[in-house]
Amino acid sequence: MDRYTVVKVIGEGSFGRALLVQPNTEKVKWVMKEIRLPKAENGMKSARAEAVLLSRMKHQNIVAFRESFEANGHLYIVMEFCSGGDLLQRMRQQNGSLFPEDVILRWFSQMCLGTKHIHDKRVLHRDLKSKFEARSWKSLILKVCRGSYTPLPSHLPYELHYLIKHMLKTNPKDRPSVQTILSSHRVSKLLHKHLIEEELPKRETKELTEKRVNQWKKEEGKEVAMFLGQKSLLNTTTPKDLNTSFSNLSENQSGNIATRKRWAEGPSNTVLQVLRNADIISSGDTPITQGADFTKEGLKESQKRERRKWNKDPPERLLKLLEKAPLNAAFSTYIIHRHHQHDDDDDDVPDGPEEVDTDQSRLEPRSDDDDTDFEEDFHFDWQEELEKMFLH
Ligand SMILES: Nc1ncnc2c1ncn2[C@@H]1O[C@H](COP(=O)(O)OP(=O)(O)OP(=O)(O)O)[C@@H](O)[C@H]1O
Repeated sequence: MDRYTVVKVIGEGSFGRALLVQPNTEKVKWVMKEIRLPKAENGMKSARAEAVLLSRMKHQNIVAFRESFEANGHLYIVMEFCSGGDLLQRMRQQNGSLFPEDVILRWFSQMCLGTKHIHDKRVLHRDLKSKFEARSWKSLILKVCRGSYTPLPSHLPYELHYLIKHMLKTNPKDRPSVQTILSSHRVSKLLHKHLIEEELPKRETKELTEKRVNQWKKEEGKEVAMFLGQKSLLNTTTPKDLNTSFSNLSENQSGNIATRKRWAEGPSNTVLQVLRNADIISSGDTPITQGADFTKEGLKESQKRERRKWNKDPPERLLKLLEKAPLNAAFSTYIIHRHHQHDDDDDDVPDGPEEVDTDQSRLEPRSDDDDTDFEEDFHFDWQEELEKMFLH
């Protein structure tokens, strides 16, 4: 509380006051709702719930939350200051003259979008109103229960009359949802223009953000360039080298190259370090393991190793297998045991492949390379294993 200076009291609600405040370190003004914390546990819970719920809502048509805290038996919720006042204040300022239809539709669209955001988060507001009037509590309750209201001015479009009639139905089942109002209710075509105007700045901001994300930030670029320059570029080119190596280039081109750095011949130590510490996420034909040989010779040697290929077995054998195998066998994952090398253990291990699980991700489209996820460290006749299962 000490962090804020109270400028003035701007309103009073059923649960406490609304104060206009200014943080000691800022010029911007905020509203601080001061709610007396009831002694009963239940009342305390629902007061705190308001703060928690508001903190979860982030939408251009909902008052923004800043923070909440408790002090001296009160709950304080600090939120955005709506300098234009609330709807009731705006209605009073009209002194009985009507708002233009366009303004009504714009504000109503904003309210619907805010409400939709709340509903999307599975929250019911249950108190949307201006101060929706009666001489006493009793007559207010009767009005609400009967769904009686002063009819709309007749010049307003039929769709608005129709909307209000349905929104004030006493049985909630007969009322349109906010989603229906926005998308398929008779009134939605009147709201269309305002909805687009409301959504447009959001879309533009999103597009701008995406554009920015796809671009290098200047500072980031500099940092990366410096890192690479220090760690793995050697300044080895001399004008003498260039005369011989780039004699075909025009004067301009070779001039540029003379000032350029060249990659060192071997991979830089830093890159090797990163590779050594990196997780292996896919196994290729040359598995990278801790302590692998990253010297030039080691890398050359591993390149020489031949990539594993499919056996060139006669296709008839495969076709026969496919004809007999049940279709659902294609969608299962198998571990194929190498029993034939441990014939003595045959009693303990069941014959044939062991089904592990149906793997749904295998039904997703992916490249053929991803499908060959056999263990690489031993060779076995997998067709024979499958034949044992489906043909015998
Ligand atoms: N964020 C805000 N910006 C500007 N004025 C506000 C803000 N919050 C509240 N007010 C003003 O303070 C008054 C009291 O607000 P409060 O939220 O305590 O009660 P309420 O919701 O209007 O009424 P009730 O609690 O009875 O439902 C409001 O009617 C409004 O005039």
